[in-house]
Amino acid sequence: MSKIKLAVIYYSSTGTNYEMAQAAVQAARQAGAEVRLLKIRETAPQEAVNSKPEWKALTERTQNIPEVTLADLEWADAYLFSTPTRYGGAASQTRAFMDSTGPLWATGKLANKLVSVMTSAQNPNGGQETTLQNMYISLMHWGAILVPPGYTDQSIFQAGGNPYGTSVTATGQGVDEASKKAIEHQTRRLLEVARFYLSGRENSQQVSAD
Ligand SMILES: Cc1cc2nc3c(=O)[nH]c(=O)nc-3n(C[C@H](O)[C@H](O)[C@H](O)COP(=O)(O)O)c2cc1C
Repeated sequence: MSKIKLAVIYYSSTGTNYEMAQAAVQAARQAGAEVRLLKIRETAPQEAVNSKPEWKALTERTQNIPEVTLADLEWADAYLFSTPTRYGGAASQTRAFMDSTGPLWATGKLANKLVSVMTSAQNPNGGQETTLQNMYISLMHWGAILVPPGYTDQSIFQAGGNPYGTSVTATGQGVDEASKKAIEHQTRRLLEVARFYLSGRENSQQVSAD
């Protein structure tokens, strides 16, 4: 079977989700996947970005990371999203990207992708679960195959126990080690389920061609 193609797609303004995405990329490459790290386009005005030093610095630091396109979504077998929680939902930049996928959705090209979602929020109970659930609802409209972590590994309990997806408490001090372990598990699980699905699909296509 060929390598699983994984798109790790994130939005971040102060670095938490960028770091979460990087941890996922590393785990996915170690697991043998072909990986693209992709950022969601900034929609905030430049004055807003410049007004917050961490935001401006991250924009500069990540300027070479490609912005996600519809072609990336078509290319990948699996997507891992990472988005900040804002007022209990995904950041508007993430929502704007989701809203731009209509042309691909209309041609059925978003169906049967394997998908998992992560988030961060300032507070331990700041709306992470609603963000993840809202993202999964939109992804169901794509016909995605949802791969939440559930309670499939000890690392999930140690990182706060959210079965919908890794949820980091954004402290401004970086992503804690327990969350990194949960991200690694979530990534490996997504790839494992993708492999089950894609090899089964390949086999059934082979049988029907025989
Ligand atoms: C407009 C706005 C709304 C936010 N709403 C919430 C919230 O409802 N709950 C919470 O815990 N944190 C909230 N936060 C904090 C963000 O979740 C936090 O900045 C984010 O997780 C950091 O991710 P990043 O470093 O990748 O940008 C909000 C931040 C902003 C700017």
